[in-house]
Amino acid sequence: MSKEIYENPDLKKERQNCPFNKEEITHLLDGGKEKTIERKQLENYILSDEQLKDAVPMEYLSHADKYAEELRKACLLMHKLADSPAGQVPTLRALMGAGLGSAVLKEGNPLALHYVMFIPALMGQGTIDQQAKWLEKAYNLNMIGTYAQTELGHGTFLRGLETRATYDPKTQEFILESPSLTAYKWWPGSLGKTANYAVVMAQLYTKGKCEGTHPFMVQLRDEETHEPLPGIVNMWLNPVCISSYIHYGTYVKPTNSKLSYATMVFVRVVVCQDVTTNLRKAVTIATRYSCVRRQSELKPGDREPQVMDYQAQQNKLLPPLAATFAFQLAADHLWNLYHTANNNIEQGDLELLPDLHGLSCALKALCSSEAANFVEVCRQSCGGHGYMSCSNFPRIYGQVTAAETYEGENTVLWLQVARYLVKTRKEQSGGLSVKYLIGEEKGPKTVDTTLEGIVKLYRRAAVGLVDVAIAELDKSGRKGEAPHDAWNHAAVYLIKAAQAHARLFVVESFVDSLKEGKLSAPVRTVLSQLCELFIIYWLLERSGDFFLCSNLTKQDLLLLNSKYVELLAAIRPQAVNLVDSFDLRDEVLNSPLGCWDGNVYQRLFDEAAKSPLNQSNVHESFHKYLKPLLKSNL
Ligand SMILES: CCCCCCCC/C=C\CCC/C=C/C(=O)SCCNC(=O)CCNC(=O)[C@H](O)C(C)(C)COP(=O)(O)OP(=O)(O)OC[C@H]1O[C@@H](n2cnc3c(N)ncnc32)[C@H](O)[C@@H]1OP(=O)(O)O
Ligand SMILES: Cc1cc2nc3c(=O)[nH]c(=O)nc-3n(C[C@H](O)[C@H](O)[C@H](O)COP(=O)(O)OP(=O)(O)OC[C@H]3O[C@@H](n4cnc5c(N)ncnc54)[C@H](O)[C@@H]3O)c2cc1C
Repeated sequence: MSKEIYENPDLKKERQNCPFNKEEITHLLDGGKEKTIERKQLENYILSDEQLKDAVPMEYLSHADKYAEELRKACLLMHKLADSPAGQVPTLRALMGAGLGSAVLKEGNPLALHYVMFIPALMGQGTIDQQAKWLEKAYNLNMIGTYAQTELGHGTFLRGLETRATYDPKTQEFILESPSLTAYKWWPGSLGKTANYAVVMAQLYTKGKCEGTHPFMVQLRDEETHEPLPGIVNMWLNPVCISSYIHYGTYVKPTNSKLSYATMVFVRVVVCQDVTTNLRKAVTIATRYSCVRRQSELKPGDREPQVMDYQAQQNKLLPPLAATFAFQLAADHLWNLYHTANNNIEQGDLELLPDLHGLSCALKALCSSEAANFVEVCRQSCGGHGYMSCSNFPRIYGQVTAAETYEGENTVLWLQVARYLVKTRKEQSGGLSVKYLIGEEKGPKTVDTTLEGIVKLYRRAAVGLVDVAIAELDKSGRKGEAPHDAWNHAAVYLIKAAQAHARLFVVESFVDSLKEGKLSAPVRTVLSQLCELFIIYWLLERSGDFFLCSNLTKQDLLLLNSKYVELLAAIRPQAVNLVDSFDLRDEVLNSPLGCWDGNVYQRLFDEAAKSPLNQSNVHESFHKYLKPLLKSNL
């Protein structure tokens, strides 16, 4: 007789009479029905392998054992790559980030940097000959690489990196050296124990002149013994300059010195998708739990309500739910811009490079910071159980907050965005993605609180805040301040302008995608509600920007607040159906709070029982430490 599948009765009720086709949203997020089929096949192929399951929860292993266990599974995954039903590239993409890969490699993938930065650096910066020599070796895993740029003393300021690569014309070799403790490469993933090669960013010196940071291929460890090569600690020999600019002993400047920064741009683009995947996991866990959890008293004398019925809980969870769609659609737009810009750059056309740099900095900073804040709100919305390690919130939060720092610390990236916006506004040229900055934007006299009207307000705020920042810069200039001091003293305004620009891009992506998308009426309705909720939410959160730069009035704000709470109530009934549409398997969520069946309490109990401390009634430490204390009559 088939085993009755348990489904929490509250979740079961939430799923009844869903007014829209969940699979239509699943296909939208996957990029089409075929992609969904491919993803599900791949998930079955990977998650059905018993060798990829953890014998004990990772949190109970030592540091070294965690590393060994993750490396074992990562290597097994690479073996499975060859026979993957989805093909190599889609499989690699799925295994590297917060999605399928995190279901197997819970502490992180020791081989991630090899695929996410080392190979992209070779593809983007290597000459044809260098790619012929190294790409096949890298793809065949005959070498494991990392991307070694950050040093103990420098991560942000690349022009301040201390590692030197001095070209010796006699031997036609580069001598790499770490001249000081602060020059030690620090942070590169896999550098410690896994990688045997690295793309090393170093200051290139030739004929006594520094030509700036360039990428070098360096062998770190013996390919057989894995022992570090001689002198590897503070002296590297025989590196090779990738995309060598040394021709017959003479340095030939690249068409754009920032092309050597291209690998970072790629990762900033993919990080937007990755943090969105993590946010989807957090929202799914918190939403399902909030419909299982019953607590307190809403109506005196009534049964304890589902906590999702509190408006306060809806206010916590529905904006992040809406954000997952907003960030996904914006990340898709950015990915398309990346491909167009990259194809043009390969043809020597660098026109889109500033736009790509500006937008990738903006979205990486916005999506990572907003996702980190939203993940923490999701954790808090689950009370004490959200604090447990097994809830998966600590791990998701750790992964998303890391993205606020790596690949360009967010503040530094915001300032890069501001530099691009000020230049575009002042020069009234370029600015593919910031057309509103070119030419005069006439702000609406009275505020129109329709969707289109609110988007116009976002545009007013974006252009207005750039103008406020420029006015600050000009004011400092008139006081005789040097440009670098004026820039530093306008930083608060510059960052606000950059953030307003990033929000406008996300809002326009969401609205435009709904206009262009071939959606059924029910799906369009629920996504339009989410879109309106999200853009009003952000406006209310940043109302100061809009008061400063538009004719928004107190009455408008009160009207928008009312609209916001109406939308909370309208979307509440579909919250579980919307997160079900993400189609995130329990293994990917990896949380007893978020399982599809809602069997939360039994799963929490089962997880607790796995703790080594729960394998005996009295831990040995009692006899060693506590009992003597109890007897000591202090
Ligand atoms: C495949 C799917 C899987 C998904 C997996 C995702 C999970 C990810 C897993 C692991 C990855 C994480 C591992 C982390 C790796 C790292 O952290 S690598 C190290 C990252 N480090 C940085 O990002 C350093 C940040 N600092 C900088 O980028 C630069 O120092 C700077 C802040 C940009 C300043 O550089 P610089 O001082 O040289 O330049 P400026 O004087 O400020 O500007 C000069 C002009 O250059 C333009 N510029 C700057 N950068 C770029 C660029 N990247 N591209 C194009 N143009 C650039 C700038 O706009 C100025 O132009 P202007 O003169 O016209 O105004
Ligand atoms: C999980 C993780 C993985 C990583 N993986 C890698 C890797 O694989 N390879 C690699 O090379 N690196 C890696 N890094 C390093 C990462 O790229 C750097 O930490 C990052 O670029 C930030 O640089 P920093 O640490 O020097 O911070 P700092 O720049 O020293 O930041 C400290 C403070 O100074 C502020 N600040 C700095 N410059 C300015 C400015 N111009 N204006 C205003 N404020 C400023 C920052 O905003 C910040 O508040 C990783 C980091 C993490 C956390």
